[in-house]
Amino acid sequence: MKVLVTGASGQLGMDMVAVLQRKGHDVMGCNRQQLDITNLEQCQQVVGEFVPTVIVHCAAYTAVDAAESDVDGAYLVNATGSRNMAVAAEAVGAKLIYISTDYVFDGQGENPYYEYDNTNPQGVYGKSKRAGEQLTQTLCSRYFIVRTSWVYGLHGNNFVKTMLKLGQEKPELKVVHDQKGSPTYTVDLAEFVSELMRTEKYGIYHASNSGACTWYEFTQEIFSQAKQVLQASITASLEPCTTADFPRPAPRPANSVMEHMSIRTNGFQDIRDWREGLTAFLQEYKAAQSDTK
Ligand SMILES: NC(=O)C1=CN([C@@H]2O[C@H](COP(=O)(O)OP(=O)(O)OC[C@H]3O[C@@H](n4cnc5c(N)ncnc54)[C@H](O)[C@@H]3O)[C@@H](O)[C@H]2O)C=CC1
Repeated sequence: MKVLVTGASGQLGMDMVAVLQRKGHDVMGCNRQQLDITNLEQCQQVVGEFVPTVIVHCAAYTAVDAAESDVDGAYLVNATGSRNMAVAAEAVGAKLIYISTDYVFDGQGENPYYEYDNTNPQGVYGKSKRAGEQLTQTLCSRYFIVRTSWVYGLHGNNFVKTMLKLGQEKPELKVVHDQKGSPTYTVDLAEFVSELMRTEKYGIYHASNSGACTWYEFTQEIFSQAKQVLQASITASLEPCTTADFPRPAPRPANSVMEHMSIRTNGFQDIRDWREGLTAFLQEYKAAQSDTK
């Protein structure tokens, strides 16, 4: 298949391109210089020339805290930019996979969120991503909305890499224990997207690694696996703390666990448990470290 990936130099975009290429697809990965999604004419031109069967739209304004004081900037990329991709996709009849977020929910509920539950984003980032979802749904007939959460991979900065570093440097670490969600390994998400895009099973999907934990529990597991897989010398002792201990400009959902109902009801294999995803990531991380030595 001919697949165009936006945001191809981002954390998810890089692994999306790699996984799709490995599966034999003809992939055009576009970074911001090659395709600025806020420029409608450029979107139409690039998509019109390549004529992809599928567009995997990973580009986004992802600076959650900065978005609170840069409302226009966040909406320009996440809403208007996504509108542009939807218009360009529709013009060539391409399927559009819009990568979205758990931040479309307020996180106040006790239970995991279903795909068709009411959204209620609290911060600018979540609101702008929800606007991107709505524009995608309105303007593109062949759409998949894929909401994911707590993403990490080999490329770029993320929670796992930060904890690996701090765990080996600090004597003690406080980590939030009152926010729960599902960590997601980029490669596992890309594998799922590669299955989804072959089908015409359009709609909204929640796609993270299976299972859930708090950030504190996630860190416990990172440290435990890092000792085994990386033979890392973890010096930090861990202490649970609350969200209130680390005030941030943007609100975080306390519960961002999502049901994978669409995955189940459409006959897809569920994405493996988050602990198994973490092991696979650490093995990839270890291999990448020994390559650079
Ligand atoms: N990182 C996370 O924990 C989560 C991410 N997501 C979503 O996953 C997707 C991928 O996120 P990441 O790879 O983690 O983020 P990232 O910040 O690493 O990558 C986003 C990419 O978009 C590009 N971009 C920004 N403005 C652009 C523009 N005007 N034109 C073209 N490209 C532009 C950036 O250059 C960057 O390479 C995003 O849609 C994000 O909202 C959803 C839930 C959690």
